[in-house]
Amino acid sequence: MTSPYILLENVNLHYSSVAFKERSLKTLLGNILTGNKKKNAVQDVHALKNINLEVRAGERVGLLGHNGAGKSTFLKMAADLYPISSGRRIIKGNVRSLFDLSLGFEPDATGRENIFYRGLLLGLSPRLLREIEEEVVAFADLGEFIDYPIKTYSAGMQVRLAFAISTAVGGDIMLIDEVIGAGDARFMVKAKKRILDLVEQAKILVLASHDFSALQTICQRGVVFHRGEIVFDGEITEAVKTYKRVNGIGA
Ligand SMILES: Nc1ncnc2c1ncn2[C@@H]1O[C@H](COP(=O)(O)OP(=O)(O)OP(=O)(O)O)[C@@H](O)[C@H]1O
Repeated sequence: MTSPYILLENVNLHYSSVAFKERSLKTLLGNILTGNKKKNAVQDVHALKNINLEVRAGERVGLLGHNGAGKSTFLKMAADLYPISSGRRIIKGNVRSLFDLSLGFEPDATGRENIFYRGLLLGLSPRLLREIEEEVVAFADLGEFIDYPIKTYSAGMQVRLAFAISTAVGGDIMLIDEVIGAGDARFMVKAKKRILDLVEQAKILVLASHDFSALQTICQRGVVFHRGEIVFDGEITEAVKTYKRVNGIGA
């Protein structure tokens, strides 16, 4: 088996304006009433600009950048969720990503049924899902609610279940976007430990975060994004310094 790696050459990614232009009836009526005939000037968003990056087995890479710099887009592109507009993207290895935990629940189905739905979305086989089911149920620790429909859950309970499923199986390449945030204090401690275990097992980690001390503890390499471009790629402490300089933050 070849070692996992990520190779990106001159990658560009645009979000098409067709997908997010305002098309509501209210706006249309508003335009008619106010006589506003101005064409909607919304442009495509050029979210990743000429990205060149190579990540090899054994590397733990932190992504830094201001809000909207392109970190999440980069991770979703690397997970093959978004098509690229141009360039070359080669990803070798089994990718596991931890992004938006709130996505993909079926509200009328029970927690237990949702373990299967989400697991299948994550690419896990029904057989593997049956093997990990009890462990996921135990980690989520929802008591009898596991057999109730998701629509009866609080936000925190949904996060616990989503997290338990999404982190049940690791991969060669882990792509993580600052995930934890909800859940009570006891769950957070468990969740952090579980993420660190996954990171330990992964051969490549790419982690986007605004928490510099976590980045400096976990990663050796740092990549700084600024307005969709990579402006620094090197040692993590240097990356933090560059981020602060580029964004006018005092040391
Ligand atoms: N679904 C989308 N449709 C259109 N534009 C988007 C979409 N998602 C992100 N963008 C735009 O792409 C750019 C990069 O956003 P992205 O979410 O990748 O930033 P980020 O670095 O992850 O920010 P944050 O630190 O706030 O999470 C921004 O200009 C943002 O407005």
